[in-house]
Amino acid sequence: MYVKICGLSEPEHVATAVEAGADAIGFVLTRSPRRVTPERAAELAALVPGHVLTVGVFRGEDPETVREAVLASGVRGVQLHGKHPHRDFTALKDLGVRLVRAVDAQADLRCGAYDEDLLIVDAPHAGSGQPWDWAAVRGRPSGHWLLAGGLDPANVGEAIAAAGPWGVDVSSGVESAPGVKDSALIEAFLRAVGKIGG
Ligand SMILES: O=C(O)c1ccccc1N[C@@H]1O[C@H](COP(=O)(O)O)[C@@H](O)[C@H]1O
Repeated sequence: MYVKICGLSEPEHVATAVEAGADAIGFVLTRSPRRVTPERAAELAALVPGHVLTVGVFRGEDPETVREAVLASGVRGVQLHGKHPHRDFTALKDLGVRLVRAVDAQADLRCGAYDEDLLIVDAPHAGSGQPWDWAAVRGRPSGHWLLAGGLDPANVGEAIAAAGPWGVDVSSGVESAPGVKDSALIEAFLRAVGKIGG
């Protein structure tokens, strides 16, 4: 199970996620309680070993704005959330980063349909922490796709059983308050998906 922990802003939580086995770490570079500057993302990304993918999260920005933030932060992946057209992905191809398309269940759920490397199927309101009908997408997405939206250490097992994803993505469910990550919850989430024993 591939696991992305999103919305990190403190070195302590980056270290916890890496040590506990996260495959990808997200830095929110768009409007959000979790927003960090590209410069802060660069400081945090420098703490992440090469086998863990660093991802910048965007929603609605034009490709030039995304490009500048990627170059300033050094993230190795770009997550475009919401209704970005295919041409936005095409415009970023030459950056050589992993492209991640994050959409709700109403969208085209074929991974690669927009030339992306990874698909995230999320709740209608991204980053809200609200669970949704995960079972509704069972069997629909194809390829490498992550389930997101309202996951937490207590429900992620049920969510995986319901939707059958290739991986999972979490933000609110590993926080003690909006935008405040909690190391114990990050570890609990990674334990719940089998990344750490015990
Ligand atoms: O986390 C945010 O604040 C955010 C803002 C804008 C776009 C995407 C955002 N997060 C993404 O939302 C899901 C996780 O949601 P949840 O909080 O676990 O319910 C994940 O894909 C994040 O990358």
